[in-house]
Amino acid sequence: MAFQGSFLLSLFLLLANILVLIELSLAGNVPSHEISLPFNRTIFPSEFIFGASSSTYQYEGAWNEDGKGPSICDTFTHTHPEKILDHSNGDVALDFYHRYKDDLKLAKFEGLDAFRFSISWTRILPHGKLSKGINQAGIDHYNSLINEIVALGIKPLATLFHWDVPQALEDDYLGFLSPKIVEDFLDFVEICFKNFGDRVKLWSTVNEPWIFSVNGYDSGTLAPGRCSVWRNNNCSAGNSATEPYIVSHNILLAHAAAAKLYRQKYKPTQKGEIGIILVSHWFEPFSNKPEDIRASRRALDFMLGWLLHPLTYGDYPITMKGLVGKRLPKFTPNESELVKGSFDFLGMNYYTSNFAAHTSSPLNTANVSFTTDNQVNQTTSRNGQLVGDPTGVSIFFVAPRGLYKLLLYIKKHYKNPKIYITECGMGESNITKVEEGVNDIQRVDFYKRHIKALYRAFKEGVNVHGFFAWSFFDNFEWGSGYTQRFGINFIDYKNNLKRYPKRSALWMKRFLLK
Ligand SMILES: N=C(CCCS[C@@H]1CC(=O)N(Cc2ccccc2)C1=O)N[C@@H]1O[C@H](CO[C@@H]2OC[C@@H](O)[C@H](O)[C@H]2O)[C@@H](O)[C@H](O)[C@H]1O
Repeated sequence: MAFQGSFLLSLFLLLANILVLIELSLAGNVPSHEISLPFNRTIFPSEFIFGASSSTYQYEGAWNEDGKGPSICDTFTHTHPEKILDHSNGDVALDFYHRYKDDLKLAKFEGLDAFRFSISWTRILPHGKLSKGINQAGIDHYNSLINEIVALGIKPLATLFHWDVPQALEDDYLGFLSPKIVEDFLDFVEICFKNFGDRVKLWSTVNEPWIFSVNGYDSGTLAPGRCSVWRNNNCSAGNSATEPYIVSHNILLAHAAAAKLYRQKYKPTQKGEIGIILVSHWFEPFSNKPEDIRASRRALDFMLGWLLHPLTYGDYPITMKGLVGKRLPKFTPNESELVKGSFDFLGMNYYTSNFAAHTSSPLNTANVSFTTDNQVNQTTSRNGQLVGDPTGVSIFFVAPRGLYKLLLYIKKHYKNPKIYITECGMGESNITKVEEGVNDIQRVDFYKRHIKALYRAFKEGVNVHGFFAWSFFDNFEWGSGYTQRFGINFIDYKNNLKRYPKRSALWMKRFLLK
């Protein structure tokens, strides 16, 4: 019986391993000989870090507590509730400002190596400017947060700007529309380097300039909500044809100045790394027609290259210069040198892929905007075939192969920079019941498939060093408010913001066992 038992057990284990091997090779498009069994973190180098990401406005709440000044996110949600699907805001959000100690214990329980958060500019400088005074309570808060993270043996990754411009600077000189912001941003980041740099060794200056510039200044769907009148998006002012380019240009200058300050004055003693976080879809040509193949490359130039080309080569992509013309700001020789190479690592956020087909710019030259400049029609289906499995967020489809191809593309065209995947995740919509929300089977599949795709890129020489889920918790999802859930942990908005691990968090915990 014992023999028979052990024989059956061995047979079962053999079959189980074969099944896992088949699943791995099919789901992640990874040749089976490349994946060692079992599929867990040990297939990556031991220094590879796995984490989860958050941001101040989407998590903290306490929007006006302890001396914090208003940001444009506060103003935008208070004055334009109609631009948020459920008319909500981040006044309370997840109350992370008060609950972070217990929340970080959950992160530790779930085995995270690192935790990404952002620092509120107006908690530190309520009026945006150093000359208007430092709020010590803000410094105290982030010292306490960072101490909790480090005490738990978790690495902090701090983002300095996740779209929350001080309202006072928006009032004074229209925020990132003015180069004046570079000096004020420098004052803010230096306070952070000085006070937190002994424990924070991973700094990202800006989260997703693309989203902030396009949604804030072309469509007007994100703070500060500027756009052209013809956009009919209830914008009080703006120019969708010029302002996105001015804002991204000033963001690059502010980022580069901050990187230079850190590298010259703080890095020698603090030994940390500074980077910037970009987002991009992967774009597949809609057809094999040369014009669509060129369109897929243009789409990447307008979403990734807009930022990464100056960061790598000191100037905008040639395709953008040709199509945008005089509306695209120019780098002076000094600015070009300042921006080129101004990062120790690149944070890459990946959510989905699109198909790209050529389309000519609108003949009506009055309705020119960033979005039409690239002459690309982006779709999520081609001849009836979806770009990936649908999710609860209508514009996002599960497309792990796109992550793999995007990383190979960056390796080939942008000098194989050191990369952390700083956001990757999927959302569901309109889930309110806890028992439904925690049973996130598709998110488990999403993370398995994307981590396998990441592994394949890593095995092919992509210089990737970490992976952060978006997001640790369900949170305030900008224009979608609290109707979309991206967390690996559930928030019960109807019961005192109670936290519940989802299946995906428990899968992550198992995957991260060393
Ligand atoms: N999603 C992105 C960029 C994806 C660009 S794809 C597409 C383009 C676009 O304008 N939007 C809407 C949007 C608007 C604002 C923020 C993010 C996304 C897209 O989702 N960024 C990260 O995504 C996370 C998830 O964003 C959600 O994506 C789906 C949207 O429906 C939802 O409003 C947004 O919060 C954010 O919470 C993080 O703060 C942000 O760093």
